[in-house]
Amino acid sequence: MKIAFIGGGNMATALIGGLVGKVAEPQNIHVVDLNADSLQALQGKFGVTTATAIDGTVASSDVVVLAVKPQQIHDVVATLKPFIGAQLVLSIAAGIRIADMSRWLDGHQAVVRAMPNTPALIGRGITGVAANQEVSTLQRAQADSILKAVGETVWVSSEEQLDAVTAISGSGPAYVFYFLEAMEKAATELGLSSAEGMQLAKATFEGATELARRSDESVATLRERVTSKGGTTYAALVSMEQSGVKDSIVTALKAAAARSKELGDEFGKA
Ligand SMILES: NC(=O)C1=CN([C@@H]2O[C@H](COP(=O)(O)OP(=O)(O)OC[C@H]3O[C@@H](n4cnc5c(N)ncnc54)[C@H](O)[C@@H]3O)[C@@H](O)[C@H]2O)C=CC1
Ligand SMILES: O=C(O)[C@@H]1CCC=N1
Repeated sequence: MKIAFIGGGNMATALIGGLVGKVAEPQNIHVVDLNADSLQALQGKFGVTTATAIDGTVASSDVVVLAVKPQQIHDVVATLKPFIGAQLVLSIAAGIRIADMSRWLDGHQAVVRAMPNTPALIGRGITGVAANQEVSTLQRAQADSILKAVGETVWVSSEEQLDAVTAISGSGPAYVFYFLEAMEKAATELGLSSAEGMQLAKATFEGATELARRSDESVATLRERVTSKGGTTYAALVSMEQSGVKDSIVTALKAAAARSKELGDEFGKA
């Protein structure tokens, strides 16, 4: 498979790291970015080919991955249009809708929209994916193999659900890091070193999520197992409930989903 990336930043780098040598040989991965330093780094690390402008190699690729910021997608797609024939266009930009990208490409272009996350960097990402009618079975499989190179994929039945996916797993790593920061802060205020606090917090997250994954029981049951009546966990959870932590988290994730929708409205109008 020949794959061209437009945008060679954080997410593109993570995807390329998973693809090289597994899904595509480095000489069949082409990266276009305005930043020559980023391109040099990608070329040095992975052996991919690079260019500072969309070129013939993009035109002869099987899949074009759009990995620029949402606000740049319209201009990039406008520049891309003359180079697009039968390729699959795979966008990872937050919010930008398939119908808008398809319209900017004069319609009827096979477009897949995906929402990966940064644990892709270590092959532990999860990506929500949606496709339009023009995407063939082969192209779905191509998109899936690109995204599976860095973790799991979840195909959603309706593209609108990608706003929710963005709120849960796309932005999700940031919430986990935020929680780890809070645990570290508590650890230092309780007399541990910052390093000790972080070690304890990271191992706890890793162990608890792996336990939840492997267990047949609900997370509520697993939580209850930690919580002795009148004990320490109970004291913490009562405090969290009183502060409305769970409701705050739900409200925050709804804000992320709303922002995803808003990005589509804001940058999809053109
Ligand atoms: N960072 C994250 O956790 C996630 C990001 N995304 C989406 O991935 C996309 C890229 O995000 P990041 O990789 O984090 O951003 P980034 O800023 O690291 O990478 C964007 C790259 O695009 C390049 N670029 C800008 N204009 C260009 C143009 N006209 N032609 C070619 N290259 C151009 C920039 O030089 C930069 O290297 C965004 O749309 C974002 O919504 C999706 C899932 C997770
Ligand atoms: O914050 C953002 O807009 C992007 C999309 C999901 C994660 N980062």
